[in-house]
Amino acid sequence: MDYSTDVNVNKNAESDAGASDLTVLHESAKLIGQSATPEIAISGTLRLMSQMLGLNRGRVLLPSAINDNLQIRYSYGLRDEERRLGIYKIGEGITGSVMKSGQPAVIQNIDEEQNYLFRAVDRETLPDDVVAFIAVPIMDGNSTIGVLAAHRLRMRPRAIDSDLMILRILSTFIAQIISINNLIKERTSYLQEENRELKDALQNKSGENNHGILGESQAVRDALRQISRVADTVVTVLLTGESGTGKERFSQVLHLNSSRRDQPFVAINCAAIPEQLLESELFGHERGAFTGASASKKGKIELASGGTLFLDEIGDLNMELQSKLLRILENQVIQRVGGVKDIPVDVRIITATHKNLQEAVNKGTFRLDLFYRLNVFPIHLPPLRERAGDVRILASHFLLSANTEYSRYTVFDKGVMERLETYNWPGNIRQLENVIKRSVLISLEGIITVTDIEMILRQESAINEHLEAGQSSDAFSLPAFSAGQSEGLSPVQSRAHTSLPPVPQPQSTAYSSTQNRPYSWVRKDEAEAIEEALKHTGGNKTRAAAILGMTPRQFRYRIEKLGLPMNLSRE
Ligand SMILES: Nc1ncnc2c1ncn2[C@@H]1O[C@H](COP(=O)(O)OP(=O)(O)OP(=O)(O)O)[C@@H](O)[C@H]1O
Repeated sequence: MDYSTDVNVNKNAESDAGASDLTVLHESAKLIGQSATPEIAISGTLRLMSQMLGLNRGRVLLPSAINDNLQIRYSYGLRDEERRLGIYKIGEGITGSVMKSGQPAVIQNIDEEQNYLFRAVDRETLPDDVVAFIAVPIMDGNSTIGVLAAHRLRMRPRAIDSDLMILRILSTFIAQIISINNLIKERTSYLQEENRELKDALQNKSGENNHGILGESQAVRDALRQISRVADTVVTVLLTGESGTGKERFSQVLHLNSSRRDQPFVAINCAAIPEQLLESELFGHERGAFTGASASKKGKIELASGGTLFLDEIGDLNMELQSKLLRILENQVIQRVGGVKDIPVDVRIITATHKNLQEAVNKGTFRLDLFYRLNVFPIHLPPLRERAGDVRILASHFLLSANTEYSRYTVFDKGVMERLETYNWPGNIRQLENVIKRSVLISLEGIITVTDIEMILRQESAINEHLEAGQSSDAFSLPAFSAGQSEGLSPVQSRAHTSLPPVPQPQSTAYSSTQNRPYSWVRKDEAEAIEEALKHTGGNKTRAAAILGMTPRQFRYRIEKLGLPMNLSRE
């Protein structure tokens, strides 16, 4: 017998098959590169399979989003009705088994295979000849994410193994299209959600009488409602709440919603000014009232005339000043330090405290009559951790403003919002604002990751722990500066290391309004944070200082104090 013809026929068939395979692969790769949607790329590939290789009724089955059942998502040569019927539980029939096992299946003759279900396509629709079925898993790494399958006539010159091989290659193309598409979908829906939140934040910001107060929690709504009730009256309002909950901000809203809005709004933090200076700051002084008083000067109360005076940390006022404040409230007159004449004043006074004034009254450190005068209309601002939903709104807003301030376009990575929502924010809104600003500064490639946030929150917790413990100086703590003012510290911060009594720090997280970290002792364990920050910025000290919320000068001082090598940085 002469086998040469057969050999030649087989060779020809093989080389034809090789050429078709390459054409299909080449065209499919082009489709993937050019198609904007997976529909075009995958359906195009299934069409090529049918037209070039005789792999008919090709289909791609993916798990349904609702119940995990496999359903035909893309196909070629199937009618709508057939597509609709092609649903398989995981493990069911050939298709379901391929999905379950992650192994390909080659059914040489579907009529002889019990497990072949004829679910999508009736036997009568198929050719009378022997029909084979090949199904391969679509893999994303080690997981099976779908199934690619097709029919072919059993008797063809092309080997069924060649079909299996090409289907396996095409399934990797399809896997890529699907996973890229999933990624795009995920990212798009995330950006859409973020866009919606930013719009909400903007809308909220432009809210008519809210003057930039953000938040949808009941607490914020209640506070705004109360404010609108008393804004245009002469009632004395006492704002209570932890540090950073927005007491000053709400006092401004009160002023802006009153008929005094075109007159001055003057704010003073009673705890931030040394006692011996506070009186003249508030009441002004006459020339020669004390050494250095070379000219007479108006105090804050006079400067606020016609408008509103906001007295923050009213609980820190000493008894003498409490009496003088009572006098203003009762008679609307003041006397400057060193003066004898009464000066009439027309100010609306709003006070705020993070302390429990009632307790101070009980202890005898706050006048009961003044307490009654101030507490006519108390408005409590709850801590951020009790304002459900507000963290999200505020974080989006602070992200937007930090991006604007630093000319960036930074977004939150997946999971960041959730992390921010679960943190308990002892420093409230001010702390959240700081954390977002810092995260924008340290973020790489415009994405703030959960790791960035974790790093900042770790540093925040270290500061909190230290401040909680830090009221009593420990063995290794050294005052960072002999004069706080020289570091641009506010008096309340510098007071901590003069002979004056320590000023209580609200909730242990008193951030200065400059957004820099308040003065704190240099701690040995800060070295780690400093090194970590420098590592993160590639040695840039200015950026590392910003991450830790310090001025570059505070940062350099710490490096020196802790004896860290200066060449830690490449600046
Ligand atoms: N509801 C809010 N919407 C937007 N920003 C807010 C809101 N509440 C507070 N802020 C911002 O948070 C920061 C802290 O607010 P604010 O200074 O009013 O707090 P505070 O309670 O007076 O703090 P402290 O008691 O420490 O003085 C400010 O930057 C303020 O603008």
